[in-house]
Amino acid sequence: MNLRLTEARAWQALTEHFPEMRDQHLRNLFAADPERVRCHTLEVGPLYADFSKQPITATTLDLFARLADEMELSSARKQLFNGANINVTENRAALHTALRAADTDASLAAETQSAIRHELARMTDLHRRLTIGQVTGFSGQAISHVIHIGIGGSDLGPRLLAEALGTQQTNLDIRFVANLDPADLERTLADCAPARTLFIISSKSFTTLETRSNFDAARRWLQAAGCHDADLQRHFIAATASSDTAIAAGIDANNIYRFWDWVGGRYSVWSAAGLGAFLAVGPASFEQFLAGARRMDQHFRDSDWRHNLPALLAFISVWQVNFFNYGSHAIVPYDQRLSRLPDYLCQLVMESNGKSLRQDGQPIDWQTAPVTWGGVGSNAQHSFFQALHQGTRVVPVDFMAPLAGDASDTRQRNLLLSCLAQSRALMCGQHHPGEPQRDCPGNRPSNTLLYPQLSAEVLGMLLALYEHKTFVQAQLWQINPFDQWGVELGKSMTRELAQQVETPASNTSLDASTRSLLERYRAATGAE
Ligand SMILES: O=P(O)(O)OC[C@H]1O[C@](O)(CO)[C@@H](O)[C@@H]1O
Repeated sequence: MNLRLTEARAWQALTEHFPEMRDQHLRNLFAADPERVRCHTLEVGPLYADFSKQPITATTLDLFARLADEMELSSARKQLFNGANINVTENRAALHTALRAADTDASLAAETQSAIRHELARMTDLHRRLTIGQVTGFSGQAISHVIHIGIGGSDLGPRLLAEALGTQQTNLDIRFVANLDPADLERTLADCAPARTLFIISSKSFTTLETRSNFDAARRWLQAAGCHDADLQRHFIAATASSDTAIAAGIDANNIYRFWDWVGGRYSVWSAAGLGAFLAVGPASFEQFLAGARRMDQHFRDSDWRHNLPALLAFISVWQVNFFNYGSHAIVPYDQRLSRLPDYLCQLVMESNGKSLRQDGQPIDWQTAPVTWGGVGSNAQHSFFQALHQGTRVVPVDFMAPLAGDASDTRQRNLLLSCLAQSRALMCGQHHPGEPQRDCPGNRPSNTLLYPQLSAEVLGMLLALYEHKTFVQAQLWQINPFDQWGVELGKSMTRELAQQVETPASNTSLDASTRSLLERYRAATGAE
């Protein structure tokens, strides 16, 4: 579309509306409107969202809904679900919603649906065989340890899912390795028996340096333990969209679990890319996880913008980023099982929306992805919360917490109360006459998401909620959330440096800083 975001009529109306909202304390918004909570909360299944502690009124959200219409958000949403090639720079669809769609979804091609079902059935069968000890290693003993090797989207989502829900009775010990640093794999394998260890190499491209290096190291570890080359294939499974590359790398074709190029890396936890997590939570929980996401998909697809949770959270975020100029966003789950969520959302938000070109290649002159970070409450209260309360930068927060738990355990109750107290303290602040060091200004915005308990369904809903929020933001900012070209530069420069190490004479094209750092490396390792 030719219309630039800042030229939209609704954007201009928001610009006029902004000073009125900027100059009010959040406390006053509550004082002025007894209906505020009713009007600024939304329930979607088991998920309850309170966004009343935001510098918004009904007018703000109405204007954003108008903006969404002007920016043709409905048609973008339709294209997302229909599998149009909306990832324009890579000329492919972003059809992660198909991975959790109902069998009856008429908008999807029958072959797509049956391919998805087929891989899920194979994953289920692998789970069954592993559980009954039918999968054996080079000595004939049953597999007891599964190491999921992947990075980025092939790690963060699966790791989050496994850590959040991987409590099922299982005879398998499932672990995750991502880092190129040998310490990661070495420590993970320290107490594993090679003959009983299976590796899942999860990589969409099957070319990622970190994953391939750990794959090679795992092979060496097995060989050093007496595994003959002929038996190596028994210890490796690939989850990939590049079967040929996996086969060329030595994976048995029967051990390849497929996903497709229309599944973006950071949107791939719903596919075979999440195989390690699938084995950890079991097929039934995974099905519930998909069902939760499906529920959020339906809500996103069917609700008007004013009652559409992903859209509302996106509107609020755009309001914070582009009008209030807040550059960062903290994710604070008061739920130990969601301790990996900040890392997961860091990739989802920043790799998707950390862009500065419009979809048509034109530069933009508005801010995009806020720096997204966070930590689990209540630990976070004792690390970064001081800055949230009294620092010079305002950092909007998303809180989340379970409502139910063991009623006789006061720790559970105090956890929830701590969460509510923090969002209240950020909003209300407090003045201490004569003790300015204790003054907290308040007026610091947050959303609160509550749910009964962290079930597989709730987790699926939460992740799909943030996926769609990210998508709506991208449409308003007019960027493509589904590519990540910026990541490529660092990768190619690593390759360039590797060459420089091997042939030092040709390093003259390097900048002086990198050259001198490389020289120190050579001196330290004797690579000269
Ligand atoms: O699954 P692959 O192909 O190994 O890629 C891993 C990750 O690398 C990236 O391409 C860049 O970080 C991510 O988008 C992706 O999730």
